[in-house]
Amino acid sequence: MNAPPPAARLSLRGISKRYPSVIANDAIDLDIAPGEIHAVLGENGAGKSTLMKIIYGVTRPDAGEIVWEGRKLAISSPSMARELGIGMVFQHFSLFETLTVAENIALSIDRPQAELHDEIREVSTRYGLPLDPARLVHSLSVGERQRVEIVRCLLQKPRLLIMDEPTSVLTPQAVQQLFATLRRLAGEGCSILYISHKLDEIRALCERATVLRGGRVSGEADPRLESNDSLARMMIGGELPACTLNPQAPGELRLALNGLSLTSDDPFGTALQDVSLAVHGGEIVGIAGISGNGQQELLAALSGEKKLARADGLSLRGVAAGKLGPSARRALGLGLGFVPEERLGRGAVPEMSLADNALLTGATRAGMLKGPWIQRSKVREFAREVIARFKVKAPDEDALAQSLSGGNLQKFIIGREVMLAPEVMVVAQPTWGVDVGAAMLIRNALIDMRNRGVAVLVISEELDELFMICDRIAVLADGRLSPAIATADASVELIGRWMSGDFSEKDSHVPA
Ligand SMILES: Nc1ncnc2c1ncn2[C@@H]1O[C@H](COP(=O)(O)OP(=O)(O)OP(=O)(O)O)[C@@H](O)[C@H]1O
Repeated sequence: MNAPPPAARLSLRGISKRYPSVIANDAIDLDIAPGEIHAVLGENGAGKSTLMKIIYGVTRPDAGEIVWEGRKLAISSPSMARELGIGMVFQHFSLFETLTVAENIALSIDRPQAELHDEIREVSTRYGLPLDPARLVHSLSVGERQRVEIVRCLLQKPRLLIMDEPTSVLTPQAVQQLFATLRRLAGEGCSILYISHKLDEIRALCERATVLRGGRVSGEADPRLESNDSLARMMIGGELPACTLNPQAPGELRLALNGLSLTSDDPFGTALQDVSLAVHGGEIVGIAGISGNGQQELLAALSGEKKLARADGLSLRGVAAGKLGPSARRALGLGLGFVPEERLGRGAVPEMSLADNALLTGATRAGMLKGPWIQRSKVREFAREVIARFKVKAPDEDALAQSLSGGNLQKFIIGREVMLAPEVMVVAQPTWGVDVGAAMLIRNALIDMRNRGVAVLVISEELDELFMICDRIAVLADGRLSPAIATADASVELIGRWMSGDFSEKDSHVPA
């Protein structure tokens, strides 16, 4: 006799949620069985986070039914969700830097510290997520911080774990480790809802996928039987745009780092050692490498947030700019466009409208000022153009930044810098958090800038991306920069070896 199919752990029926300008979820049905790893995918703004927040009790649906383990109920708060056995790991961590791992976990789990220490050790070892409960959070890498969040969930023995883009900040090794943990959890019967824009990962990890488009379910699939292209088609309802980099001769030197050495302000940061690099107009140079190898320090030096000991450590269009801060660089009109890694907080102010956010970095350019006066109409027009060109899903330029979905705000911030038409553009992790279609749009915008003669420097952890858009690639490993070689001469294997810090190979035929 065949065993009956397992009853759904969670069933959603007709879940709807309307915001003033958009129906974020429109009659969504979704079932997830015990032990199932289920992907939720869709374009930026398709309604994924809204749906997860409804399941976790952060947001109340306007209509629809939630059936949890056979019981129809309303999940009115995250604490109720946790009591039911639902855990959620958010994209943005909510840990206190000055507290230890155990103290942070104790904030949401009511248990004596000593007991908690033992339990954290036990659970983290069992699931292959090693953690020292006594470590202060500020000394942890991003991957370790995420472990804290996961272990915090695991201590509550969840029967459904929701993960919202968990791998955007993880190294490839950490991703493999996370997947092993998730498979093990699923093997023990825990259901997992997994949101990601990384189609390869979805195909490797998940056995079912629900695709959302414009707030509705547009399809279901077994991602293991699909290709990246077919999944992308289900998401965007058409073909994925391609991008091509036609060869062109580089122009004049625009950005130069000359033997830059720099200590880190962060006690756990990485000092830069003798970094030299030249970026010319009309080329895209990529810096590969895993975050934590000096990327933050390099970005701080490029933006002017960290001033250099020597003015000529960094030059922009021939001007020694190492001792200038960000506003001095702007005032001198050095033509630097800059997109930081931490876009929320540094790149945009959530409580302000998109128009006001455009004004933040655009004030002195794009004709937004007339003498000391802000030209409101110009600001709004500029913000409208960014929204249109970068297909930002927002009702209009008055929308508050915080009302946008994560990926749409990313598109707006990158679009704003691109449209300010800089002569040198530095962008970190250009496609973090954006969907596959938007990623191609952003890559094409960067290629378009390069074709128009802009010097573009891209810092990215995604090798595929760098191979797609860069004329030359260098690797930042442990604070040292490899030579920048022509992408045509680079291979994934070589770049991988360079990431370990050994730049000896192939050095000989590479121009200094
Ligand atoms: N608090 C809010 N106020 C107004 N609109 C909102 C709010 N939260 C979400 N929305 C809107 O609901 C829609 C769905 O957003 P949601 O965050 O669920 O998308 P998503 O699929 O998770 O996108 P992403 O991949 O970019 O994270 C978007 O159009 C968004 O602007």
